[in-house]
Amino acid sequence: MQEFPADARISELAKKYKYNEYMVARFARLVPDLEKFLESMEAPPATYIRVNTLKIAPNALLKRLTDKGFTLKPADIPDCFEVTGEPYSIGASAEHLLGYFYVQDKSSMIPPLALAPNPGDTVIDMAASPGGKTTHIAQLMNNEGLIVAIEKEPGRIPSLRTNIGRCGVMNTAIYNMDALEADKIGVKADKILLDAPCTGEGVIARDRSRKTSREEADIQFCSTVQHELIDAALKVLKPGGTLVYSTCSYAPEENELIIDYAVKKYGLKVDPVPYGVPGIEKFGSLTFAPEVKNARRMYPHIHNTTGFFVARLRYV
Ligand SMILES: C[S@@+](CC[C@H](N)C(=O)[O-])C[C@H]1O[C@@H](n2cnc3c(N)ncnc32)[C@H](O)[C@@H]1O
Repeated sequence: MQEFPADARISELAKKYKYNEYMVARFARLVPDLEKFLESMEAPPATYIRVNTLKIAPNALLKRLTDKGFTLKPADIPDCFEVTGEPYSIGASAEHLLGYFYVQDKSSMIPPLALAPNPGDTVIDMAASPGGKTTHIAQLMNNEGLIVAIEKEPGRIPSLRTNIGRCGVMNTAIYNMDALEADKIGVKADKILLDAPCTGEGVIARDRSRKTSREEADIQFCSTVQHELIDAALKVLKPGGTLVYSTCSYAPEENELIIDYAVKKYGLKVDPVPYGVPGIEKFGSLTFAPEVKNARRMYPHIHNTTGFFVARLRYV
């Protein structure tokens, strides 16, 4: 866990935007244009929807929602619209209930796109609930092949099940278990998504309590679990397979350090992802393998979405 001193400017910004000082001191060393970044998180994040192409074509959904008074703007990724005006909450529309779309951050749609599953693949989603990415993967697979969706928390299984049902997903088996034991299922995967549990710094704009509710020790705790989940994933990934790792955290200990570990321990290759800005190469005393910069970061003030990290790894 890298710690940095807070100088007068950091203390002033932490006070102004009501953050724990350590967070701002760390952001100052990794985020471009710090004050714009902090300012951007004072406004609610943009709302995006992903069209569920298992049920409806994008133009047909656009017409239905526009007829009801919603205004939508195509986003710069497939099957995604930004909601720019809503007469009432779009999540309360009949189209949402019918599973025609999923309300989801744009950044959260990048990991399934980076995974690029094929219809006949076997995919393991190691941390699945509430199912935003599971349902996206199912639509990219045209409801074919097999998705093993693992979720550890019993209390988070109902929302996963509801979203899978609402979206008409038919190719997914839910396992309420610890993904650290994924090898006990007896399935080897062509592709794995590890959307890891993390400190969630990237969603501060939606949940302001995260400015002060997380301690430095939480980053260390998450980083340890994330290392263990990478080991668990490598036990069930077929040779030649693809592992996409993602978090909604900015902390390099939860991101580049994990990819660096996967590269050095397992010889995984890091493919470039065509979204976001490159992963960082250095953080305090940490220096990462050169290919780690092929991972991508997303920032609210640059990409108009919540903060995210994604890396596409190949098991050669
Ligand atoms: C970042 S959220 C996943 C979000 C989900 N991928 C989506 O797109 O909707 C992480 C999830 O992992 C679950 N989780 C945490 N540790 C786990 C473990 N060891 N095995 C399986 N699931 C775990 C958490 O309960 C949480 O639901």
